[in-house]
Amino acid sequence: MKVVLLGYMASGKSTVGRLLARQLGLEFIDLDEYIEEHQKKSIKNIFSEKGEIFFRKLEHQMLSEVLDKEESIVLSTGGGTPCYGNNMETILKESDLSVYLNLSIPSLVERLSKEKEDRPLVKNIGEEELPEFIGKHLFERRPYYLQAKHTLDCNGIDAETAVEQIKKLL
Ligand SMILES: Nc1ncnc2c1ncn2[C@@H]1O[C@H](COP(=O)(O)OP(=O)(O)OP(=O)(O)O)[C@@H](O)[C@H]1O
Ligand SMILES: O=C(O)C1=C[C@@H](O)[C@@H](O)[C@H](O)C1
Ligand SMILES: [Mg+2]
Repeated sequence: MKVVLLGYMASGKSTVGRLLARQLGLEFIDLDEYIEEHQKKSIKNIFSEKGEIFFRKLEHQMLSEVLDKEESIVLSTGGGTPCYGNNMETILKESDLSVYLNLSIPSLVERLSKEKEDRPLVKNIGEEELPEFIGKHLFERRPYYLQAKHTLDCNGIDAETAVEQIKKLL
């Protein structure tokens, strides 16, 4: 059994994924953490020292590696994972369930304005520019996210409720 969570930065993939895996008794893999362990470096430092293209190639390679495993897993992807190369195709082919955690722009702005520091793509975006940046970025990315088998509306629900909803899809 392979469950894959996807969605924009700060939509809750890591939080919900960890909780879901614990409740299902499955191994949890967070693709960002997996990459950090492989490189022995934070995502922030990978971006600043090696650049985004290096990161995207590594992300592509690590995604295939993780989905190739025999074991049942819950995989939380990075915010950009489905949007590069044939990653979304791989996710659809290799997973039993894929869920897009959908959150409104205002909610994403609220969460990201508090947690920009470790997220290189938004780190240098000012408070005023954040809604416009996220709006445009989501416009580009949503077509990929929407290819997931299911879309879960995460507005106004806590992580525990999101987990309950995903369990119903299994
Ligand atoms: N359902 C929820 N309700 C309220 N806050 C939440 C919920 N899910 C997650 N959060 C909070 O939102 C923030 C971002 O969550 P998280 O790190 O899980 O997002 P992510 O999708 O993994 O982001 P990234 O793509 O950058 O890795 C955290 O502070 C987390 O505690
Ligand atoms: O949305 C993105 O492109 C990213 C999201 C994070 O999960 C990390 O994978 C990284 O910061 C890039
Ligand atoms: Mg995460």
